[in-house]
Amino acid sequence: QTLDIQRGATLFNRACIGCHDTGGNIIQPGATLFTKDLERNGVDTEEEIYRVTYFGKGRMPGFGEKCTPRGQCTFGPRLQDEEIKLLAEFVKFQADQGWPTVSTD
Ligand code: HEM
Repeated sequence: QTLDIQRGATLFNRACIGCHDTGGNIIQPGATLFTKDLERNGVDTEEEIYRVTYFGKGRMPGFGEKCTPRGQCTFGPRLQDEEIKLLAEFVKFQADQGWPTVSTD
């Protein structure tokens, strides 16, 4: 469990932190990764977090290997399904805790 959170944090720092540093959202301030916003936006379950991360939403690109349509997906490297699962677990866990700092070294 602790190890999965570490792996989730490492992935998050690689793929998500550019827009979601410390659980925020630099592009859309009403769509942070804090529970208050996740609940209001209907993204407060691991399943929904997985879906948004896989297919993207609005101005967020999707990272899934089979993400479509292409214009909604990242132009960079895609993530494996298992990596997106870890990220969904990590984001939910962090939201439940109020986004404490996780050391990844
Ligand atoms: C794999 C890494 C990422 C994860 C796990 C992730 C996760 C999420 C989640 C769970 C939401 C829903 C938040 C809410 O509605 O309160 C969200 C929304 C959003 N994210 Fe990300 N994100 C990632 C990467 C990015 C990146 C790199 C960008 C910027 C290029 C970005 C931009 C956005 C935007 C603009 C929204 C709002 C979408 C909307 O509601 O229309 N995200 N993200």
